[in-house]
Amino acid sequence: MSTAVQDIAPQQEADTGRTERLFEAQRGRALALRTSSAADRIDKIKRLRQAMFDRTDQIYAACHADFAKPAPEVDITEILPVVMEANHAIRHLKGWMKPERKRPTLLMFGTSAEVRYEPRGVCLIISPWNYPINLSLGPLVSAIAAGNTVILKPSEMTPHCAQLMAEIVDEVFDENEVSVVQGAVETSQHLLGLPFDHIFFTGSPAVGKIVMRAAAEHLTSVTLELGGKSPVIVDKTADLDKTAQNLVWGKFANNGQTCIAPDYLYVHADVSDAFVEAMGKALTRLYGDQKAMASNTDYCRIVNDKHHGRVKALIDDATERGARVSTGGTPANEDNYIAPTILTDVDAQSRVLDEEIFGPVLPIIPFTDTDRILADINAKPKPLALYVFARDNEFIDKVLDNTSAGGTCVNHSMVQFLHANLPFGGVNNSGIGNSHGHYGFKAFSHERAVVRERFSLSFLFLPPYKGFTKWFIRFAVKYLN
Ligand SMILES: NC(=O)c1ccc[n+]([C@@H]2O[C@H](COP(=O)([O-])OP(=O)(O)OC[C@H]3O[C@@H](n4cnc5c(N)ncnc54)[C@H](O)[C@@H]3O)[C@@H](O)[C@H]2O)c1
Repeated sequence: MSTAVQDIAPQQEADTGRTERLFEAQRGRALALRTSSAADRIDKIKRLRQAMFDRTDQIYAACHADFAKPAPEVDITEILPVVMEANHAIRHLKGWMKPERKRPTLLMFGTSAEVRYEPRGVCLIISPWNYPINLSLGPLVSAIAAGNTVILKPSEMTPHCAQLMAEIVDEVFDENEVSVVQGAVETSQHLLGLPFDHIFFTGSPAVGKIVMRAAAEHLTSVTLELGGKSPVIVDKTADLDKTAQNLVWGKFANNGQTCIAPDYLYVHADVSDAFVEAMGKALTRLYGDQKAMASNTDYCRIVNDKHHGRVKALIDDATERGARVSTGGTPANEDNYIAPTILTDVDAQSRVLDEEIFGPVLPIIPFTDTDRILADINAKPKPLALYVFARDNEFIDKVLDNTSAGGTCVNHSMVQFLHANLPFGGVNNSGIGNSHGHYGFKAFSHERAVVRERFSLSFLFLPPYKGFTKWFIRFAVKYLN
């Protein structure tokens, strides 16, 4: 076994010949896997889970080498979600795989019917850098549970994690069943040219569109787990200290580089000063004072120079337009550090209110008119997450009834990702389709409708269309449906 901490050279593009050979070999294997048993699939998932346990230290090291992610955060947000996904599938797979019997409608009287969950075939998983292990191996569990073969293309921006996953997959699977293909945009585009049976993509809406266009060429089905700007609404009835604590964790874990991170926040004007103060206190409680934060190993880093520069430019743009830095706002030149930053008095034209922030910056906007902020939210593309903090249930219902989002947490943030019985996915610009648990299994399965003829009345519809037949067809149109 190699160690994950050694320096890894910038990602090379994959050998296209090898990729095509793998794809062809997986096609053959996918046919054989159509009848694989639950026990077979569970065995593979258990081996993957065990490999993660065996290499936990290497996972910590790889995540640290890629973006200084603290080990406990790796446990909660990289390892735990995959282990949960695996355990949930192991527990429920037999039930999920069972054909679902369907009662006949009146018209279909005399038939029996079922939905069979068949593997889609050869699947492509393309993953992002921000939760490199979780968002690669989590969908992989669902794909295996559903009986598919998989080519996994991790992000080139977290090369230590990509290399480690290649080693894990190589150790656990036959490459004709699951393999990792490493590379950057060119590799991804080459893979997208192949006629996969399903593509599961996690990344930005911009690249999601490229993936969907490529999939259209082969009419390949897609699951798109995308991003965008996830709003937060804090009502005047909210418990401000608890709200601040939950938001500081949701916003600044992983350095704000989370698809469902709170992106911008509306707080009722009556409590806005008290809330900003509560946020400052919660930050100090979780990460120490401004000086301590910079060396606090519980606080992760921006993934690379390019993104560091991008987030810094967002802060600069906002402050040049008059925003006040309530806390933070101090990007360091080295180490890709940016202190947790809270901005107030933000001009509506600021880039920070337009682009997905994907970093440790939270603009806070006071409001008095709920209808106005709901209209503002609805004027933007539908978000992946929307968070509402309030004690007033009528307020909460008003927000839920009058907005759309992939998912919502009431009085918390981010934890919707950890609920194995809920679908995880976006809506329109923030995604298409779902992942996690049973929903993940279904994303990687084709729901095949099967009707078996027994003694149906369909012979009564046959021509010649006269007399009783004509009368019966009219009768069926009116009453047998
Ligand atoms: N919905 C979710 O579950 C979820 C989870 C994490 C991140 N995200 C989103 O992902 C984005 C951040 O991740 P990212 O920067 O790695 O995303 P990205 O879209 O830049 O890259 C994702 C993957 O696509 C590949 N890729 C990049 N450009 C490509 C191109 N032109 N053609 C083909 N493939 C290409 C990359 O190599 C990478 O593997 C954010 O928008 C975030 O909200 C969504």
